[in-house]
Amino acid sequence: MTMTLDLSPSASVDLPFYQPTGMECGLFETAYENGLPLLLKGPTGCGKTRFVEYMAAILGKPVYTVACHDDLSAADLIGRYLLKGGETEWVDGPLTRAVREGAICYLDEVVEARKDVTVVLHPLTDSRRTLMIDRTGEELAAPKGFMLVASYNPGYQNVLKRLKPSTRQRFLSISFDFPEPEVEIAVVSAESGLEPGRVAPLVRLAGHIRALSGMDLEEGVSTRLLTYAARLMASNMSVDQAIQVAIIEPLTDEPDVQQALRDLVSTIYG
Ligand SMILES: Nc1ncnc2c1ncn2[C@@H]1O[C@H](COP(=O)(O)OP(=O)(O)OP(=O)(O)O)[C@@H](O)[C@H]1O
Repeated sequence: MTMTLDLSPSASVDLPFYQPTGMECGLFETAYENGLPLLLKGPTGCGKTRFVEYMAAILGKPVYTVACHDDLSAADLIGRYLLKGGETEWVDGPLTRAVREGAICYLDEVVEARKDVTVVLHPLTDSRRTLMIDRTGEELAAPKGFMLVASYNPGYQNVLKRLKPSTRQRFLSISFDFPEPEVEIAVVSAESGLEPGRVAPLVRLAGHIRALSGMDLEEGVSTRLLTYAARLMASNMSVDQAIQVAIIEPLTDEPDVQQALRDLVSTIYG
């Protein structure tokens, strides 16, 4: 969903919808102005990606987003020689493009990426602000407009997948969490078109689920899943069915836990 805001008398930019939840917008802008990299920590589906897209639009910058996974290598970010019509040709990866263009590069779940990625990120995220491209022998100095943003979910972390202190300590960091109930009601209602009065019990349900402990849930329900449930309800699906497919099934495979969640739904919708 997008909305159009007037940023200055002469400028009108299509902004992704983002409801700020704290000081994050000011922090992002200050980090950008100072050429400092930013790490966003928080659970899945709490608005980190949307926040980066929103800030990029505010600053009028393109954003290159990379969803990191355990096979993602430095070459995937930097680029590689490809065979084209019998000739080999260098093709920039998303990180190199962002550096060349002075754009924002967003590495989602950076902790998943292969170890050689850190080697690339270190000189780019300290005072050198340099991208080394071994294959071409280039050393690119990042221009003022370049910004590196990364995210990771501390909840998923296992011993093998941790950001090393030498990497963490190159980024400013900010913790994200699910928004306060009033903000989350506004967000889910705006995203789904379901009126706030019907979103409120969903957000209450989410609060109870997030507070559950000792149950076999890896993580609490995300704002993203709440918007899915609300969208189904706005399309006239029954509350029980919408919650089953958009909240209960995505959260757990365990029949006992599913039943406990359905019991919770009955107490709220009673
Ligand atoms: N503050 C917010 N303002 C607007 N929308 C929000 C906000 N927080 C969450 N959302 C909604 O939640 C959805 C998921 O957010 P987003 O994709 O940014 O999550 P994320 O934290 O990047 O998750 P992941 O780590 O899994 O990529 C968005 O599509 C949007 O609908």
